[in-house]
Amino acid sequence: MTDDTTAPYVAVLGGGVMGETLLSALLGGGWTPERVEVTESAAVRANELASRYGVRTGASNAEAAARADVVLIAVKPNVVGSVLADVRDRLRTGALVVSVAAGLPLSFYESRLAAGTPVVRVMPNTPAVIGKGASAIARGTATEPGHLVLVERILDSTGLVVRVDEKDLDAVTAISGSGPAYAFYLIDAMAEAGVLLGLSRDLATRLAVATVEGSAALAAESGDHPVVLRERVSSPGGTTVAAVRELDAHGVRAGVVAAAQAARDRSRELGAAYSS
Ligand SMILES: NC(=O)C1=CN([C@@H]2O[C@H](COP(=O)(O)OP(=O)(O)OC[C@H]3O[C@@H](n4cnc5c(N)ncnc54)[C@H](O)[C@@H]3O)[C@@H](O)[C@H]2O)C=CC1
Ligand SMILES: O=C(O)[C@@H]1CCC=N1
Repeated sequence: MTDDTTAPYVAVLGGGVMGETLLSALLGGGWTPERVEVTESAAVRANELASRYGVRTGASNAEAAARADVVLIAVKPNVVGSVLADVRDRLRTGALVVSVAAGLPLSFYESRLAAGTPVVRVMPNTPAVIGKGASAIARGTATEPGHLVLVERILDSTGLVVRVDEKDLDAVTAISGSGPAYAFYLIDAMAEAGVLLGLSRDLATRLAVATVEGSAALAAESGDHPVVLRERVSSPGGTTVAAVRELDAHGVRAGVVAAAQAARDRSRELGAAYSS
């Protein structure tokens, strides 16, 4: 928990899905609404965030950056360049720049900001909004250990936070950044299957959600290998081995691997496309 009066002032630039997630993480981690502001180019969305969280949302990127100890960039990768142009001459000496944008390398930021600006990349995910997220952070060339500690403090209420080298961030994006979508895809498919088998949609969805939630919790709490946990469900000659044989026959495992590779490749593409 952060002491309100000493909390660094944070400007979140971009109030979309991830900007709101980070905002709620900050407020959940002890920041008061007076120590956080959000810039958001869509006026309706800016007003929505202001009324929901009681934070200031009307300033320009440059104005917000000028009073911030931490500038947290949460716009789409194709907009990051223009946001950096907005803020580069307004950043306070020593201000930390943190970005959640997929793909864009630290060198993209460092080459566009004053020499020596500390930059940290974060790859969070949406379950952060309920404190069940998984985030990886990677440091830039001018960051001190204290900067990583500060980012960890900002992310404290979001769930798991791990430090990685930047070279691993495309893979992290493919597994935990995009990963919630794979889990929701599975939940949706299980619920749909339940409806096909005659359950009501409401019941099928509740069973699917509880099953995925419970399985993830069991894997986390037991520490057992997923294969061991799967074997424990699989009675000899029973229903589960019949089901898993179909998953294999339909290439579900290969599909997950291909999906992650595609996400990794897309992360690289985004970085290359907007770095030029
Ligand atoms: N959604 C997710 O699960 C994750 C997203 N990210 C990253 O977070 C970033 C934002 O993604 P989302 O929140 O999903 O997108 P989003 O489209 O929901 O949010 C972006 C927001 O930025 C606003 N915006 C656009 N131009 C602006 C400007 N010049 N100044 C201020 N605000 C501006 C938009 O109106 C929008 O509300 C991306 O770079 C993405 O790679 C990273 C991890 C997970
Ligand atoms: O889809 C995206 O590009 C972002 C990055 C990871 C999750 N969402």
